[in-house]
This record gives sequence, structure tokens and C-alpha cells, in this order.
Amino acid sequence: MTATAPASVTLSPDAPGAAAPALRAENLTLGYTKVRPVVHGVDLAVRPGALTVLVGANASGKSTLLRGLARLLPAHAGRITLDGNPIERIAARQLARMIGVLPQNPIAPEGITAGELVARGRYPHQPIFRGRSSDDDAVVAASLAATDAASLTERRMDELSGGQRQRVWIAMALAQQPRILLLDEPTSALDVAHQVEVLDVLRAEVDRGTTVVVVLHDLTLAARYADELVVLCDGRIVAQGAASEVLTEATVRDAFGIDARILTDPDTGRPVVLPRASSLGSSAVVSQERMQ
Ligand SMILES: Nc1ncnc2c1ncn2[C@@H]1O[C@H](COP(=O)(O)OP(=O)(O)OP(=O)(O)O)[C@@H](O)[C@H]1O
Repeated sequence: MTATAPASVTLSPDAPGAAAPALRAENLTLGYTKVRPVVHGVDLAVRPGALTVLVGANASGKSTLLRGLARLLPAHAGRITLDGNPIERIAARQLARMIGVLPQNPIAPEGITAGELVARGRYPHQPIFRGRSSDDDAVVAASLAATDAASLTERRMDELSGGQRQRVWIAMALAQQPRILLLDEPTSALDVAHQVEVLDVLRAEVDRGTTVVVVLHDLTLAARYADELVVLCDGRIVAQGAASEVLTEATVRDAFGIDARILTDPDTGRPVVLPRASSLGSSAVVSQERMQ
């Protein structure tokens, strides 16, 4: 990727209701130093208007790939495009209306309240020198309600529990109303009821036409919600497709170093992963840890 951005490009309409733009990674190599790439030559055409779940063992490169897709990390090689346009050529403000990203461990400004934080999600939609409109306030309130965080509006972020904080951050991402939402382990701190609630909210976003890419560790929840499941191992995509095709015992063993029984949920037909015995010691997972 070139360091300096040439003239910015104009994309298709980014109003809610417009088709989500096509996000694509081609031969993408990413890393934090030039000498040790973390993501190696990945090709990924994110399905517009679908829910894609990225899974993989610790350090397999999920967050790095997500950061690359969000333009938070420059590519060492290859490229990322939105509707065919190189992502680095898109103006920052327009990109913020197109792509919303929730990193794994976001840091809130000191003393900020939950309501103030979620309102920041509206910045890309606000004309310069104009404050919040009543529409913005309505979106903020609806986003907080969607993640069961309305009662936290006046509370300071640094006084909330980990799960409460996470729900507020998800509300902020929703309030941004991007066409593509990238979320890194948004349910990691949530109790099971809130995990399902948040994933239902993401499903509803997809039903409205938003493209969602989410990193999850719970393979059964991933299988239940994914339209497309992508398995990463050592910075490469090793399986991709419908959960019922991708989540085989062999894939789970190779990618996660675990012997698991794969059952089928009789209600949904989706796979249910029952971990049995860890086979760490000879697995790909250990080879990753040795690379640290
Ligand atoms: N800021 C950074 N600087 C240097 N190396 C990093 C940085 N962030 C991640 N890495 C390294 O990149 C590799 C992939 O990390 P990444 O966070 O993408 O994995 P992950 O699949 O998201 O893992 P997890 O499931 O543990 O969150 C790891 O070896 C990690 O140590």
C-alpha cells in the first residue's frame, strides 16, 4: 500500500437502505514489522449484507485482519477495496460512514459518560460546526436500548462493569450506522443472555442490509449466527463457507488443537461443537505460540 493517499474517490450512496459496498481483501499481507508478517496473502471477499464470523485460535491473526480491513493497519502487500476502490483513496469522513469498527480493547476518554461516548458515533454524520440534532439523539437512545444499556446513559464509563462497558461500546458502533460493521470479540465480557442479545441485534442489522464481520471465540454461537464462517490459522484462511460445511472435526482439530464432537442442533440444523480433549502439544496452535 502506498503511504500517501491520492485524490479521494466517491463511492455509491452511503445512506441507510443503500446496498452495502463490497469489501474485499486481495493477496493481503499484514504485520507490525516488515520482517514478520502476521496475515499472509489473504484473499477475502466479504459477502455484502451478510454476517461473516471470523474464528481461529489465539494469535491466529483475527484482530490483525480486522484492523487491516478497517484501514487501521497498512498493508505490507496486496490491497483492500470497497466497491473496487482502493481503501486508502477514500476520504476519512466518508470511510467512517461506510465502515464502523469496534476494536478488542477500546479505551474511553477519562470521565466520559456512556451517553456521551455513544453520541461520538454520530460524528461522521454531523456537518462541521453543527451540533447534535434530535435525529442524532434518537439514534443514540435507540442504540443504547438495543444493547440493553439505556439505564447506563448517565453513568461514567470508568464506573461500569466490563460487560456493561462492552455493551456501551457496541451501542456506539451501532450509532455510527455504517454500511459495514467490523467487531472484534464484542461478546467476550458478556453473560450468555447478553451474548445472544447482542448477536440478535447484529442479525437484525444484517437483515436491514448492513454487512457485519465479527470475531468470536464460541464456535457454537459462531455457527448459529454466521452466514459465512471464516477460519484463520497462522494468519491464513484455512476454511470458509457455511458453518455446517466448515466446522468439521478435522478443521477444529487442525485450527484449534482440540478434539471435538460436532453435533447438529435439531432446531436450526447448525453445528454444535462439543470440545472433548485438548490436543495442544502437537497442534498448529502451539506452533503459533512458538512464533511469539
Ligand atoms: N500491536 C502489536 N504489535 C506487535 N505484534 C502484535 C500486535 N498485535 C498483535 N501482534 C501479534 O500478531 C499476532 C496475531 O495477533 P492477533 O491479535 O491478530 O491475533 P488474534 O487471532 O486476534 O488473537 P486472540 O484470539 O488472542 O485475540 C500475534 O503473534 C501477536 O503477538
